[in-house]
Formats: sequence, C-alpha cells, structure tokens
Amino acid sequence: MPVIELSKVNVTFQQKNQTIVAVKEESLTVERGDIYGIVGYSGAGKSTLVRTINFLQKPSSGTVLINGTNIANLSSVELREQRKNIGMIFQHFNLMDELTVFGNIALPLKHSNLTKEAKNQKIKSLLELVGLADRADNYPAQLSGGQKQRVAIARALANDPEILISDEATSALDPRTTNQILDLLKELNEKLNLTIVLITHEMQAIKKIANKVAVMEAGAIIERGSLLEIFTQPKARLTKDFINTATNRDEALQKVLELLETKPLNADEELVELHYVGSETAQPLLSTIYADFKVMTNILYSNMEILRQTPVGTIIAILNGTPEQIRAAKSSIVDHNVQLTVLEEGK
Ligand SMILES: Nc1ncnc2c1ncn2[C@@H]1O[C@H](COP(=O)(O)OP(=O)(O)OP(=O)(O)O)[C@@H](O)[C@H]1O
Repeated sequence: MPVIELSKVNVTFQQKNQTIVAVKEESLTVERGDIYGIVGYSGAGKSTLVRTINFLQKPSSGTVLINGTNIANLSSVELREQRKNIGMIFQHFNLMDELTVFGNIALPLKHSNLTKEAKNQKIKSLLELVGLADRADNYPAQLSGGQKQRVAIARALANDPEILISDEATSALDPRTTNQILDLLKELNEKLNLTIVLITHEMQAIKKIANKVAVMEAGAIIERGSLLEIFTQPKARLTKDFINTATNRDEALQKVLELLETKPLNADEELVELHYVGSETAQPLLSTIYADFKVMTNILYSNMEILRQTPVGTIIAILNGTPEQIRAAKSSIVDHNVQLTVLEEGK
C-alpha cells in the first residue's frame, strides 16, 4: 500500500473576485522509502500540493490517503495524531529564537506520554542523529544555516514520523551545506526507512538523493517518473530546462556556440551532442571511431553523473572527417546505444 496517495486533488483560492487554481486535479502516489522530488518554479503549486498531505491545506476536492486512511474522515483529535506522523522542514528553518537547540527539539514532545527522562534521552539521540550532540545549549542565533536546518530536522523527527516533507529546505544554504543536508536526508531515509517528499526548484538537489521525480507547472504535474527516466528521457521542455541547468549543459553549449562564431566549423566538421546511459561510456567509443573510421573528435564539453548507480553522460564534440567517414562513425555511435544529435554542420 502506498504511504501517500493523492487522487484528483484540486486546490483553489478565492481572492476578491478572482479564483486562483493552485493545484489542478492532480494525483500523486508515494511508496514507503521513496525520496520523491517535486520540482518546479515558484508559484507552480508545489507547496500547496504537498500541504494537502497533512491537511495543512485542505483540498477543494479530491482525496488524500495516508497509509490507506482517508484523512478527510478523521476527527480533529485523530488528525492531530496523524500529523505527528508527518514531519516538515522549511527554507527558513522556523526555529524559536528564544529557545535553545534542546528546547526547540523538545517542543513537539510537549504533550507526549514520555517521562522526562525518556524525553531527554530522545532529544539526545536526535541530536546525535543530526550530528549536533555538542550544541544542545546553543541558541539558534549561535548556529550556522546548516546547523539550524539540522535542528529543524531533529525537531521534525521528534515524534518518529514515517514521512518527512522538505519544502525548499536547502534553498537558503550554500552549495556545500546543501550537499551535507541532502546527505543527511538520504542517510535518514535509509536508516529510518523515512519516506521523504522533497520540494525544490533545483534539479541538482533532486538528482543527488531522489529516486522519483515529478515536474510541476501551473498547478499540474507535467511529467513524472524514476530519476533515471526523467534524466535520460525527459519529454517536456521544462523538464529538459531543469536538467540542463543542473548539468550546466546549456551554459557550456552557449560558450561552444560563441566559440564557433569566432571560429566557424570547417566543411569537414560537425558539432554533435551525445547522450549515454549505463556502462556504455561514450569516451572510449570516440577513440574507437578514430581507429575504425579515421574520424577525429575534439571534445568541448563532457559531463558524467552517477544516478542511482547508473552512469549518465553528455558529450558535446566536433567530429572531423569526410562526409562518408562521419556518417559511418555516427552510425557506429548510435549502434552502441548512444543517442546522437547533430547541433551544427560545417559549411
Ligand atoms: N493562501 C493562499 N491564498 C491565495 N493564493 C495562494 C495561497 N497559497 C498559494 N497561493 C497561490 O497558489 C499558487 C501556487 O503557490 P505555491 O506556493 O503552492 O507554489 P510553489 O510552487 O510552492 O512556489 P513557492 O516555492 O514560491 O512557494 C500561486 O499562484 C500562489 O500565489
């Protein structure tokens, strides 16, 4: 049974005489142990969709099942209990400045049945879990952004939730700290079998830890799939844009095209882009096309990522040879399951 099942969820807001449709008839299924990335630009409806999971946002229509239970049917007491099963972390941490780290993490345990001793023990182990064992007595102002987010994560996990919603939790952090927090989320996902819904506008974050991805635009999920599917066979223009930004491919291509303006391709040259997935790396292939067809390659950009243990790469290169040699080389590349696109032909 899926942990989260949103079906045909609509969320509309009334503002003066205007109706804003924030989520349009959207469905989403999250399985236990998933790290489900939801990517989209600001205003796409990501937060609104995800806030329906714990009814922080009640859908205008549609159903929300958590572990098979329709949460619209819960009493307010049951809903409060249910919400303990869903932790949340945010971009701006939302810590209480006047409380210590210990005090912040203790907040969600206020009404728990644990003894004082057990609560203290729980907080201590949460602090250890997020790597802040020595910071219990600090106030938020004494912590870095990354440390504050660690406190927020510990607080979100205080009631041992099965689900963690991360709403742009790394958006205010520098790249190194972002990576550390993402590593921590992945570790918690594995160690605690925590299901994570990760909202972000950065494909980079999703690429690092998610196993599934949904791309949202104007209240709708326009594309969804496994991380590998989305990265290797993106269909929507927006998905491609997010991926190309995450791999710096667009920036590199821009530079290559600028270079070609000053030094255009010769008649015996072609600019090509190669995409490969799996162990079939394209680089050795480029050496063999020289040996086999006497086609020389000049690699201008190369990027390889390991996504869920699978290498995925892009190469932008100039091929140099006679038209026949280049044709034979390209057909050999394609025969090796490398996707090839001609970006520009020499004149
Ligand atoms: N409480 C509200 N009242 C009116 N409109 C709202 C409300 N909450 C969200 N919206 C609108 O719904 C749309 C989706 O907003 P939402 O915050 O879900 O997008 P998002 O993709 O999460 O973007 P961001 O990351 O900027 O929050 C926007 O047009 C927003 O203005």
